[in-house]
Amino acid sequence: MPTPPVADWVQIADLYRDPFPIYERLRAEGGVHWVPAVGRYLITTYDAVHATEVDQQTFSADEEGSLQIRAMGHSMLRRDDPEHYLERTAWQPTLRPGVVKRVWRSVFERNAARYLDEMVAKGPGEADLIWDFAAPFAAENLREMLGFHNVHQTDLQRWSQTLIDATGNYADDPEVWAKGKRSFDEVDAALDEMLAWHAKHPDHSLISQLIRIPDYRMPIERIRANIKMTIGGGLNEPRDALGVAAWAVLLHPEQRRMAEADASLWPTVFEETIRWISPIGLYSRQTTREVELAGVTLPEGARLGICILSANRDETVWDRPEAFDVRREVKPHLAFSKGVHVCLGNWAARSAVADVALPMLFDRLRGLSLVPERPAEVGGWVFRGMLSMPIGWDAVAPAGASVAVDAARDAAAPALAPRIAIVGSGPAGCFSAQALRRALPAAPLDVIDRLPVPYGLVRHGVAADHQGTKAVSRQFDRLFLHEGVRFVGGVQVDAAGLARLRSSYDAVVLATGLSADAALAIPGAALPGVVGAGAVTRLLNGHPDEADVPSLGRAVAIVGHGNVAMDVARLVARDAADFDGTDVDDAVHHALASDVREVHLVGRSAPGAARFDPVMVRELATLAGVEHVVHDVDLDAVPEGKDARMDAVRALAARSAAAVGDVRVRIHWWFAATPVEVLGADAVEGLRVATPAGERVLDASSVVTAIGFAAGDGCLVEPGAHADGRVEPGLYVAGWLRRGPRGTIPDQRADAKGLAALVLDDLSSGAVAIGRPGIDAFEGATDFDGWRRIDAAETLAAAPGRRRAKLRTLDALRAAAADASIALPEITAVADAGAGDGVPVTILFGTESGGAELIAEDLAQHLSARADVRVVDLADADPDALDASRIHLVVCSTYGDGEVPTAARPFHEALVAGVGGLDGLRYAVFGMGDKSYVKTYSRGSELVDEALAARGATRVGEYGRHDASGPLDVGDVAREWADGVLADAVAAVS
Ligand SMILES: Cc1cc2nc3c(=O)[nH]c(=O)nc-3n(C[C@H](O)[C@H](O)[C@H](O)COP(=O)(O)O)c2cc1C
Repeated sequence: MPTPPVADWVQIADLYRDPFPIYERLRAEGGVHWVPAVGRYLITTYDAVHATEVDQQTFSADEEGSLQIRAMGHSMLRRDDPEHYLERTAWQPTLRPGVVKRVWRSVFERNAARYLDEMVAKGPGEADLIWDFAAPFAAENLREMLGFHNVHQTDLQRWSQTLIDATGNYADDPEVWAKGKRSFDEVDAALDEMLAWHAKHPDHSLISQLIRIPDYRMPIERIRANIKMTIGGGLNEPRDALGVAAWAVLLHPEQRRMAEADASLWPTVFEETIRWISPIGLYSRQTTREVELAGVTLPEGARLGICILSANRDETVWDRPEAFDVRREVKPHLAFSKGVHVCLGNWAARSAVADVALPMLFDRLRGLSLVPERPAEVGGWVFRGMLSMPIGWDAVAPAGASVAVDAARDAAAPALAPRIAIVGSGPAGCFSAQALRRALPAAPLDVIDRLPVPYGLVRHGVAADHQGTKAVSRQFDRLFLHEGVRFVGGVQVDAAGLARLRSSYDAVVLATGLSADAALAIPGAALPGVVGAGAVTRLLNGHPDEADVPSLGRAVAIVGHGNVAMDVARLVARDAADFDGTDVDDAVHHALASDVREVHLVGRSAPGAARFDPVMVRELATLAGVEHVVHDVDLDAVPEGKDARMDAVRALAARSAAAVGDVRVRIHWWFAATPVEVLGADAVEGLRVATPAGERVLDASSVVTAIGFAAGDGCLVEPGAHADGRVEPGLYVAGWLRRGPRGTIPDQRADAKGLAALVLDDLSSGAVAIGRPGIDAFEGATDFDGWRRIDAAETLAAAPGRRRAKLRTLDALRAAAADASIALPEITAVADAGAGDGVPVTILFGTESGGAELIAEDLAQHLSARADVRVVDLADADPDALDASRIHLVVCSTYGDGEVPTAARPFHEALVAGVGGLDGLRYAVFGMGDKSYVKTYSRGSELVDEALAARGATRVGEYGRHDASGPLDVGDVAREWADGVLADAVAAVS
């Protein structure tokens, strides 16, 4: 491997002024350079930076001769585990998300109101947003969180700046050292005084917390160093994030209007801000051995500058990375770092800036603007932020209304009552209706579907044996039953229909999805016997379009390794007797799959890169009578626990003959295999595939293609052509039509918020006029009561052990919808059915930094009206004392390299050590993780799941997951998951 190239053209002054063009060139030239002006190797690409963050053994934080150690003492930021971990856990309790929410948020609100008033007193044109608001606000918050009751926020500002200056004193300026030393001594003196005070007057602050830790007394010099590090790093991050966010929003009026109209977008503004200009731009690491990184060799002991500002603008990760755009697809940025040093203050910064300061600022200062004659200045590369930001405003709204931005928005919104038609009642259509209802409470909304039944893929796409996922429809029921949204069923909208809707409604949202199976482009793909996975799931779900039921014959080859392929394999291989609690169409299942003995699952990627969710694979591994054969994979290539997908594949192969029982169906797994030709004269006789071991012919009587979805006949717009959701003012797209065939049901909820903001934006800017009449009566349409009759008829007709018997033809659906003799179920019963009434629930949480605990508490509150709920930390739980009369909801994060959180390890170990004893115990799992840990995403929760299952407990409902680096609110996802699980559990026993 070559040594890194030298970038002698890079100068510090240029980096300070504008590092981005320099970083762009460095990334283009490979991403690892020796930069003489800095005396370090600069690491600039996303992948290389990420690789350093997750490997502390090689890329040590404990840098020799570190200036930071000289300036502040040896803090946890310059230590590796286990020492780092010990100190980190001492800091953690004060900064946990639950504590931020319960304790600090009100402090942030008080401080924001105070410094906003002080800034306002300076007057428009005189005030500087950074120095009159952001800096004192951040400093006062930090002072209170630390518990420095003996100093002023200006002391914190001075200490922070001088300690940071000393940390970056590469020029060895004696004056900088002297100022730093003065602050060093001042902090120590103030700290000594406060340590004594807090011993007698404990409160929620960090200093109080440090004195209270039961089993660990941190040596005083470590407390001192870490407090200084917290002062150095904890102030400028929120200050600069707030300043840059305000600047970015003022420079982008359209995005500003969106956030002002919908306060729930401020967190997105915050995340995009710190991706766009990361406040902490660079930190150091040192290699502990010679190592290859991004195609070059770094020597042992190499000093590295990890360029976060650069990684977050990597063009291989983000489109137009230089643009500030809150509507962009969310990808995991590195502004808070990843790995063991992930910013402890991230919850506090998010809350202070995104939940409190930004909404308050824009809500109270009406007409907030930059001052053209005194332009704002931005600078820095180690830390980057606003150097100054003079502002003006037109008027000041009274304090008190300030935090209630939703109320302010709602107060403005009733004036706007556009008529809106949403075409498509699947998840994208219904979530859009939900978001529009919230943003525009007075707007009449019509949701139109070509079928007399609502909910699209929830009814006809989600697998029949995954009823928990289908439970999301219950929240959609509420829209139609209680929130005045009209369901217009049985109306097909073609191009002429769309023109009519456009002239009758002020805004039209197309959410019709992608209904066709993407075609396999190989010879023979048109032979009878080649069917799409979408068609198979529609068939098994009783879709009226699918009249002919083919038999898949004795051997079926499924092309694709995504979750849809896993669904098809499971549905086909599952024994007919094993569908209790589902609404599968038994006759169709029999005709389709009863002859199947061999299934070939053919995917192009290796196991570690396959698209399936490992939990789906593990579910396949539990099917009775199904044997798995994994071909041509070296199962020992990756050690256990390092790659969740590989572990899942290994579990398939390791299944014992006793666990399988009498083999009814054999599933063959083919990885790194590309289909070449479907063989056969008049019908499918085989599938020729290219594998690393050469070409093979798989015996197949049918082929199911599960390689994605495409636009069906009559699609009204080109899918994916309108990425921001707007075709033109007044015409919008949502769901797969907007984003292409990617994203799950919860993703649609996040999209819908953006869509509602876009519509609101067009209405308030006048781009869309209000006043069209809508359409009162659609010819031949059915309504929501019609669906309720269909629902009642289907439920009544259900065979024993089945939830419903779906009506399969349009005529039958229409007849049931119009059948006045069918009594409508009680409205409340429909709205809240299956809410889990009466089933006692224990929520077990396993957490490292408090997120899972917060969600456990949120869930307890959410469920408290319907069930007796207890919340238990896995750290305090005994697996052998779990009460089988209660459902256990396990909410668990992942830590380390795909491990269970530290405090939950004894529980996990005790589970693994025991044998049996948990039969009859029902549990569900919600895994909290971060998808940027590609190989071990949410693995901690899976380990607990596997250990519970191995002891005989039964998992119920869907496997829930939340990706911390994704766009979805964890509370929303968790509540939806819990509702689904409980609905499932109740239905299963009733
Ligand atoms: C040091 C560290 C390691 C992590 N490792 C993983 C991992 O291997 N897989 C994963 O999905 N998430 C990983 N995460 C992300 C966390 O699981 C995620 O942020 C979660 O929301 C934290 O929840 P908690 O606050 O309850 O611990 C890691 C986080 C940290 C700080």
